Amino acid sequence: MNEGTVTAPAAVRVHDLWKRFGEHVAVAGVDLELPAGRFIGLVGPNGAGKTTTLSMVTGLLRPDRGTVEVVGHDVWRDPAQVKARIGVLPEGLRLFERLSGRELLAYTGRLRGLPGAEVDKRATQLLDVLDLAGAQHKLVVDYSTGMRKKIGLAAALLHNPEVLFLDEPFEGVDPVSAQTIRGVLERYTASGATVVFSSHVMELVESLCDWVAVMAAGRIRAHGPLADVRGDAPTLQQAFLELVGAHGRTAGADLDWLGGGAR
Ligand SMILES: Nc1ncnc2c1ncn2[C@@H]1O[C@H](COP(=O)(O)OP(=O)(O)OP(=O)(O)O)[C@@H](O)[C@H]1O
Repeated sequence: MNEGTVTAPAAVRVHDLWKRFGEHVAVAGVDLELPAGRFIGLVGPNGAGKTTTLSMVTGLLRPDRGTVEVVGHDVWRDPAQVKARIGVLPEGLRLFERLSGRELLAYTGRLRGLPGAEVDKRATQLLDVLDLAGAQHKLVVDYSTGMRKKIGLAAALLHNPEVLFLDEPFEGVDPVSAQTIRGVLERYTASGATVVFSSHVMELVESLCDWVAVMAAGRIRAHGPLADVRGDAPTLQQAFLELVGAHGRTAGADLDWLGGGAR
């Protein structure tokens, strides 16, 4: 970088990140710099290594090699500093099922060191905005998939983190709840915070994100502002298919027995 160049501070810096499961290399030397204040999408096909990467970036899974810095702090040398500044909605979120939604937020807020009155105030507002006020006294075990995502999001936002990591936040969520979640996230990034979310739904990423990283087979294939990654392709989906080398693959061409009523 030239001296004197003014660049936005990075929210996340990943250098030479690797993770192997047995013989399988899930993450194969990822280098990534994610700018602060953006709505960032990490996209890639099933098994690309998105969840594994996000788990290492958020301190949930120890890398075999490489470094991760979040808002200037090393995730593995300085975990408390990082965890105070991030919110995480992991895939397959585990929640305390025998608490009500309201109790879950109260517990999370106290764990985060917030004063009780502040937790109450924020919980009330979040439950309201996320359309969960009517279900706040219901046990989490009785929540639907979409409600679980929303209470998980509320818990991840309660301490007003600088960076929010979401693994497939819209999976299994109905369109109305998705719109609600989207509104909350847009408002959050408009205030200067950073959202990093993973998805394999290109249309969603294209409509939400202003910055994307494309991952396939454990590597980053392209990253940058959405318009740059899309390039001349009409859609992100098209650009993505070309990047991961799936362009022109004839889906189902060999399944000549399928359909048509023949046995
Ligand atoms: N704990 C584990 N043990 C063994 N293999 C794993 C483990 N976690 C992930 N993998 C493998 O690592 C690869 C990357 O998985 P990962 O879940 O990171 O992909 P992903 O991009 O998030 O996929 P999806 O979009 O389907 O969730 C896959 O081949 C997966 O089978």
